[in-house]
Amino acid sequence: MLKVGLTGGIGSGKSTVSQVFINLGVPVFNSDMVARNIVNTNSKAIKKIKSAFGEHLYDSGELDRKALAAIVFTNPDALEQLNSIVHPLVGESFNKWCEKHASAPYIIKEAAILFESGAHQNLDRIITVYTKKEERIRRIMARDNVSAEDVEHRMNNQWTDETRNKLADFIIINDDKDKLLPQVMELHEVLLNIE
Ligand SMILES: CC(C)(COP(=O)(O)OP(=O)(O)OC[C@H]1O[C@@H](n2cnc3c(N)ncnc32)[C@H](O)[C@@H]1O)[C@@H](O)C(=O)NCCC(=O)NCCS
Ligand SMILES: Nc1ncnc2c1ncn2[C@@H]1O[C@H](COP(=O)(O)OP(=O)(O)OP(=O)(O)O)[C@@H](O)[C@H]1O
Repeated sequence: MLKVGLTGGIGSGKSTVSQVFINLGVPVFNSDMVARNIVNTNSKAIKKIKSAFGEHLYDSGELDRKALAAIVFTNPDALEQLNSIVHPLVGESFNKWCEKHASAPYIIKEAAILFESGAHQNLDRIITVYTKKEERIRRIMARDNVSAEDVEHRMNNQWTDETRNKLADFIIINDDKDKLLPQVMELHEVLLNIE
């Protein structure tokens, strides 16, 4: 089974592109969603997060994501520590998920930080979604009601578009929603025909 990575910086349109693949019947593993589940349900992860960043983060019974984001996205060491707690568990979950979808012609793993985390090494092809930085900031400010500074802090912890575009096998340009469908359809045919 061919394993394809789908990446792109914050707000590039990964989830929007994933939805098109899902509509085409392709199984998509959403790393952000799985990570979100892990930090609220995996007792080992919760214990480590509490001990690294403070018990108070779980005062409401669920992780205070805003408070943890404020800590890690302005402190690379703290982010590395969080990544080292969450990423191995996301990797395990992905491997199990792949077994369930072994009969699919190909599957997609969607992750914002596919290259940064090294996860691309276990994948056969990588797609990156490219949207200009200024436009990504505008989209996330509108979607999440956050400041440009908040978005930039996350961008500072991600590789640049230039690097992602250089390393990827395929680039989807997402400057116009109407142009996404034809690009994804074309790529779908290519991926179905890879031996
Ligand atoms: C710090 C947390 C709690 C903040 O939660 P929040 O709801 O605000 O953001 P969310 O998880 O929805 O992520 C939104 C976007 O932020 C960026 N982002 C998230 N985690 C990271 C990271 N470790 N490094 C760089 N960018 C990141 C991505 O572009 C992502 O799409 C959360 O992002 C987290 O637990 N991150 C660590 C786990 C991780 O790396 N998840 C992402 C893929 S596995
Ligand atoms: N071509 C487009 N034109 C206008 N808005 C778009 C376009 N593509 C995506 N959007 C919007 O931009 C926002 C970000 O898109 P999306 O959630 O797909 O990005 P993402 O890369 O998955 O983001 P994140 O990194 O935060 O998970 C969404 O509100 C989405 O509806």
